[in-house]
Amino acid sequence: MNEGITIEKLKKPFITEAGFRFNEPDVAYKTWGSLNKEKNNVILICHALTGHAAADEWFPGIFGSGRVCDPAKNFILCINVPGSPYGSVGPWSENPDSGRPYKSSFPEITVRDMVRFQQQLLDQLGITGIELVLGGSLGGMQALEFSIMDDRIESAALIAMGKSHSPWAIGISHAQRQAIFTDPKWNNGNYDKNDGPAKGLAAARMMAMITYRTPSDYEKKFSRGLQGDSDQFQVESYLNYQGKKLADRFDAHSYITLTEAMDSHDVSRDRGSFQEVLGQIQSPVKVIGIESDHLYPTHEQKELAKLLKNAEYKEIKSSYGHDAFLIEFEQINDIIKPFIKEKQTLSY
Ligand SMILES: N[C@@H](CCO)C(=O)O
Repeated sequence: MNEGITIEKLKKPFITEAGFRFNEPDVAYKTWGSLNKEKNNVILICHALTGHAAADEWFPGIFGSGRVCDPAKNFILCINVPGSPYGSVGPWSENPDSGRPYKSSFPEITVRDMVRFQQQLLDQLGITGIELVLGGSLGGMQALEFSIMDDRIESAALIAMGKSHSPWAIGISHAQRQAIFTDPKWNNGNYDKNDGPAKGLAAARMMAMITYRTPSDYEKKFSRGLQGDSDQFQVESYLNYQGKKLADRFDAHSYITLTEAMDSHDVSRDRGSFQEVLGQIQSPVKVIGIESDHLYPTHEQKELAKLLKNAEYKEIKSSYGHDAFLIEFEQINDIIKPFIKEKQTLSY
């Protein structure tokens, strides 16, 4: 995962919406291709909850010749969000005031903070234009906020999310956070980095994995089959495996910070009505739903596309559910690629 990742400091202080100040925080990012002279051939990929800057690892099918992200044509960039455990400033970064990790004192981060953090790096790199910003789930929320907050954005592809985080999605996040808090090793956030609430984090991931998939996907994969010679259902073994896998690579503080950031998502907050806010976006947008998504059902993307002035709704046909944005690459390319061409025809 660390291969090709750059970690540098933001040269200006990063101040969150709530007023917390980070002086020169670390920012981790990865790039592919070359920046043109005008510094405007940029495709910006925004990552989801447990993602990281190495987008070629979790979005592999959209990279390459003839695909959305062709490094021979574009300068492609993915920036790790603050609060994540993957290189940008996060709960385990050193608090310069105490010389110790922030842990529970790491501040609230909103989706808008994630955008402003990335804007500071884009400014530092001298980026003048962003041909396309795209992302799924939390990545889509950032891409939508980018379309509102950054006039460098020329087009956007928003996958599997909506205009705000629904009570359904907030409820699911809340239940997951409770699983972490209930693990005695959470200890009010005072745990050692290598001895955290792994069981709580794994349980949170298991709940999440159910919302990322569908009954028919599980039926097809596992049926009521038992795991080997054991009396455990295959689906139980699968969820145990997925839970442990996340607990081994992620962190409970980050999980809480980033799920709360997702809950903050509401483009109308302190701005006016959804109609007013979304009606102001001039750039063309593809809003992409997944027909089997139970977490962010397609009515959310259809509604978003209607509220935007210059948007088209497209649907990924898949039985995988929400995680189809990490699986159905051919359809994602088919939907977004012609859009890039249309846009290029318009701009050049
Ligand atoms: N599966 C994705 C979250 C889906 O929104 C992740 O682990 O980041």
